[in-house]
Amino acid sequence: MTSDQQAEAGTGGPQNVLEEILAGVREDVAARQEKAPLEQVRELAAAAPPAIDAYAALRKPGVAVIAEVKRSSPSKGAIADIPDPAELAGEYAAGGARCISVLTEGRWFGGSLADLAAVRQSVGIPVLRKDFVVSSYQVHEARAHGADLVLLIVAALEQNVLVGLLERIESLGMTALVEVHNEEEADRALEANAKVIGVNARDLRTLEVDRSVFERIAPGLPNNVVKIAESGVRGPHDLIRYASAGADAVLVGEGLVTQKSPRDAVAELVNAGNHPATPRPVR
Ligand SMILES: O=P(O)(O)OC[C@@H](O)[C@@H](O)c1c[nH]c2ccccc12
Repeated sequence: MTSDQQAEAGTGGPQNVLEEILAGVREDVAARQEKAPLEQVRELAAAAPPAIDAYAALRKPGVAVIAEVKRSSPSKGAIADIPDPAELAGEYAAGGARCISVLTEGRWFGGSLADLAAVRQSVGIPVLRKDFVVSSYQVHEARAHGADLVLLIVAALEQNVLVGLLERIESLGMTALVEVHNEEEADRALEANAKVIGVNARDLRTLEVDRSVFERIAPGLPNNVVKIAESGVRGPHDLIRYASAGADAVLVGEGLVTQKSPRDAVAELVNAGNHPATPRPVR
């Protein structure tokens, strides 16, 4: 049965990939919260060294490269082993990455909070917790494990929840990266007062990649918003295409973790992003 048929049959189960991922995430969060109650994680978050200003880092000149630690994905299955995420993050930083993204979702992406903590220990640049955040518990967890940025996916959140989580992220000194995939979601992100918006070329409901989505949405975003093009960057060519459409940054996973030298692959992108012929975002 297709997901549409399932929806029609009214089985009440997940209607698409995103729904399915979210159902697992909710179970996993509940299980962690059982072991470490909110109060405990809140204290750990409060005791952590302060977050780095990721907004300022992303606003520096040149197209920023956000390099992702990504083992697997719902669309590709296993992508890379990554036995030592801290070492990989060190290579990314040495190659000139502006931020590191760490997937912490376990079931589909093979990530963990331990990966986040390990990466935090190994680099001095901002670190993003890339997950399906649905509760403030996960925001405190992110801070407790050293995150400076937290992803919020508009498609996964009711507007009031989106606003609440964004405020919680900022109240802990972190930056919210608010992910959108269409104009309506972009409007919701702006309404929530997002300062950093990621346009994901991949539709998380169908997993299809369409690189033109960024070109459609980015021109409608105000100049003070940091614009990140997410997914589908295979090399400098894609970075330049996104930069021409106004990208301040690109977020790259598969295109880096599959390279023999992730450091050189990042450096190649960074060089393209700093090249005088590469278009600059208007500010
Ligand atoms: O591997 P890619 O195509 O370079 O994509 C990276 C990143 O954009 C992708 O991992 C991603 C974007 N938004 C997400 C939300 C959840 C999980 C993963 C993602």
